[in-house]
Amino acid sequence: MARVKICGLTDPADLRAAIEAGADAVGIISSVSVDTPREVDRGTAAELVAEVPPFVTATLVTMPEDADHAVDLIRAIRPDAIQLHGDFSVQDIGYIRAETGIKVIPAIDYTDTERAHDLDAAADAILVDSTTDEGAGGTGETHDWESTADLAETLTSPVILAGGLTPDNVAEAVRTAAPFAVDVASGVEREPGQKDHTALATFVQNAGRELEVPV
Ligand SMILES: O=C(O)c1ccccc1NCC(=O)[C@H](O)[C@H](O)COP(=O)(O)O
Repeated sequence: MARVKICGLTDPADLRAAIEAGADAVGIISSVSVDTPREVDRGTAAELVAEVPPFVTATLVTMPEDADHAVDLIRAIRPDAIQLHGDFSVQDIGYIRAETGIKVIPAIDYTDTERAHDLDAAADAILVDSTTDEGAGGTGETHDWESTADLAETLTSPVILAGGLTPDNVAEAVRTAAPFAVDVASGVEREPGQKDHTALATFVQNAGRELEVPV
C-alpha cells in the first residue's frame, strides 16, 4: 500500500476534500521561483497548515533561496515537513533539520540518481519527480517507473513517486515502482490550482487504500 500526498492545495475547501478522501499528507506550495497556479503566499500557507488535523502531514513545498530562507519559512508557516526543490546539499538538509526539528524531503529529478545517493543518508525521504530545468515540479509528466523502482531498491530513504500521476495511472505506478508514497498535483485538478474532489477520492482509492482491512 502506498501512502498518498495531495499537493498544491490553495484553499480550505480543497484541503478538507483531500483530508476527507484519506490523504496521508497534503502539500502547500509557497515561495517558489517559478510561475505556478498552485502557489500561495506565506500567510495563506500558514492558515492552511493550521487547518491540517493530527495524523496528516502538512508539507511545505518550496524553492527557497538558501537554507536560512527555508528555516525562516518553516518558522512562519509551521509545517510538519518541508519538500525542498533546488540544489540543496547534505549540509543544508542537516542544518534545516537541526534548526527546526522537522522532516526534510529533497525533490530530485528521476534522472539524477547520483544526487539521490548523495542525499540518501541526510534525507528523511526523497521525492523522485519529473522536474523542469529549474527543479520545479507540477509538470504533469510521467517518467520511467521501472527506473524509479530500481533506484528505490538502492536507497535507504523512503521514496515518494511523483510526476504525471492521475486516478487512471496511479495503481499501475504503485505496482511498478512500489514506492513508499505517491504524490499528485495537476492530475487531480478541475482547473489550474483548483482540485476536482471526485478525482481526489478516486486517486486515493486507486493508490491502494481500498485494500486496507475492512472494519
Ligand atoms: O506543482 C507545482 O506547480 C510546483 C511548482 C514548484 C515546485 C514544486 C511544485 N510541485 C511539487 C509537487 O510535489 C507535485 O505534486 C509533484 O511535482 C507532481 O506534480 P504533477 O506532475 O502535477 O502531479
